[in-house]
Amino acid sequence: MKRIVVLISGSGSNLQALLDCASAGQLGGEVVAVISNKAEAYGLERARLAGAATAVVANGDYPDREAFDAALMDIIDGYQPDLVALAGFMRILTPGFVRHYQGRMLNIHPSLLPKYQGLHTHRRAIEAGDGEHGASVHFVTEELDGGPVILQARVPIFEGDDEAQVAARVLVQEHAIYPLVTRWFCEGRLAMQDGKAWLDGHELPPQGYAAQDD
Ligand SMILES: Nc1nc2c(c(=O)[nH]1)N[C@@H](CN(C=O)c1ccc(C(=O)N[C@@H](CCC(=O)O)C(=O)O)cc1)CN2
Ligand SMILES: NCC(=O)N[C@@H]1O[C@H](COP(=O)([O-])[O-])[C@@H](O)[C@H]1O
Repeated sequence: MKRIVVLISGSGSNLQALLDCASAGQLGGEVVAVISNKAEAYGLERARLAGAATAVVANGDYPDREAFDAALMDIIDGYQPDLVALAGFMRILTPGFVRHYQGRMLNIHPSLLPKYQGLHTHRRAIEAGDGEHGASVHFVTEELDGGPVILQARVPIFEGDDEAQVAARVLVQEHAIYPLVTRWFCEGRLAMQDGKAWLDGHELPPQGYAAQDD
């Protein structure tokens, strides 16, 4: 059974999707620990209810990014993870941290990468007048939200949508694609090599696979 450590900063609904998939025996791994940089993150309660270990490593307790990342790495490695899953984790990670976990660290990002790397993706898509938006699961690299994309899911943006409506529509898709990609990794089907994502020995296209509607 693969060991998964999940990093969060907030509500943890993507964490919950992973936990639910694991408890149904469908993830191919177990969430052994959930670590947050925010003590008030509700995702920590979700973890406790699911029986996972929890820890808080608050970035405000450290003088700089490197010290925070070193402390975070130390806690993570104590759980001996096969996979580190960022799930609404809101800190930019240093090159040293990323190199340590490269190839075994995933992120769920609320946009159709490479569009809208960074924050406030839904607002930016609405303001740009985009007709569609979505979510991407990618390997984490030093380049912020620039790692090879594995799987994307698309949603429409309707006239008059506000940020909350778009975010909710995207979140539904996030909860579907993140457990799927995590399972692919736990099953040994997914790898990162030469800066590309590979599934079942095949190089994925730049924007990964497109999730199909039900
Ligand atoms: N080196 C990398 N670090 C992180 C990546 C990555 O691909 N490479 N993915 C992000 C996740 N993320 C979007 O998906 C993201 C998280 C945080 C930020 C950001 O600007 N954070 C600010 C603080 C913001 C806040 O506290 O609200 C910061 O760290 O100064 C952008 C994108 C995770 N890290
Ligand atoms: N750049 C990172 C980022 O914006 N991540 C986004 O934060 C939300 C976390 O929700 P959750 O805590 O309920 O999973 C999710 O929409 C996730 O894609």
